[in-house]
Amino acid sequence: MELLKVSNYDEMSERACSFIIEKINHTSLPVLGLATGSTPEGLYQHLIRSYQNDEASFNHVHTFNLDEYVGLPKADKNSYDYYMNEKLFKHIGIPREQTHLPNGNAPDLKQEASDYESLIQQTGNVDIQILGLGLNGHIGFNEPGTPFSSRTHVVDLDDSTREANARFFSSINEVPEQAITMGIETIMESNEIILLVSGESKAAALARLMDGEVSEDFPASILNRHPNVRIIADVAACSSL
Ligand SMILES: O=P(O)(O)OC[C@H]1O[C@](O)(CO)[C@@H](O)[C@@H]1O
Repeated sequence: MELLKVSNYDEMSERACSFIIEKINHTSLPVLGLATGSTPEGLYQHLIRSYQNDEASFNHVHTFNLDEYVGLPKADKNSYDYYMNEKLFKHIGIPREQTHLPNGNAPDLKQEASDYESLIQQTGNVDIQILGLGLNGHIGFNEPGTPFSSRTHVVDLDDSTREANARFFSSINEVPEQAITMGIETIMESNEIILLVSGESKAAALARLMDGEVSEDFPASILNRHPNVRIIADVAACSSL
């Protein structure tokens, strides 16, 4: 893993944007793995700016999001479908049929998870997977204890994750109890991973990741075994290293 220490959130976002633009400008059919949450919002703003400045086109790009809540209508402002459309897709001219998220409203969720996994496999490897880091070490919605061999699946969200995400909802009771997420093995098959980490609240999680011990109790620790991981972290997130 390569750690790129930057001064602040904006620099983290800008650096990540440059890596992505470089990739999509030099790949004929690039596949991006995308994340939600607060962390990648700045990256998406930079990507939009690059598109507006004619530095990048997204016509030929395919995307797969890591996860989606179960049971939120797509039009709900907390669904990840809504998030991606509002914060990125509708601003960059990407054909919407080339963007993919798991359907958290599918009648058969297990089947949906398996179909999503198959679609990723058919499209080919994800070229760059963007990840955020959960306070408990989750990546995607793979909570502590998830087998490293997992593929896209339905998960019961940890109370700590529901609490962390309650800030986006009117109360914790509104936060869904389940989600569909790419599995850890699915994520590990990406050619390249960029993990974004910002703020002091993530310092302990980043320190645990960097200490090198690989354990299913801390899902992100598996990244120590991936051959091509770049961590872009700001000074505050690096404060416990
Ligand atoms: O970026 P945040 O909001 O701190 O969240 C960390 C991670 O947790 C999630 O919100 C849940 O998967 C991810 O989308 C994100 O990468």
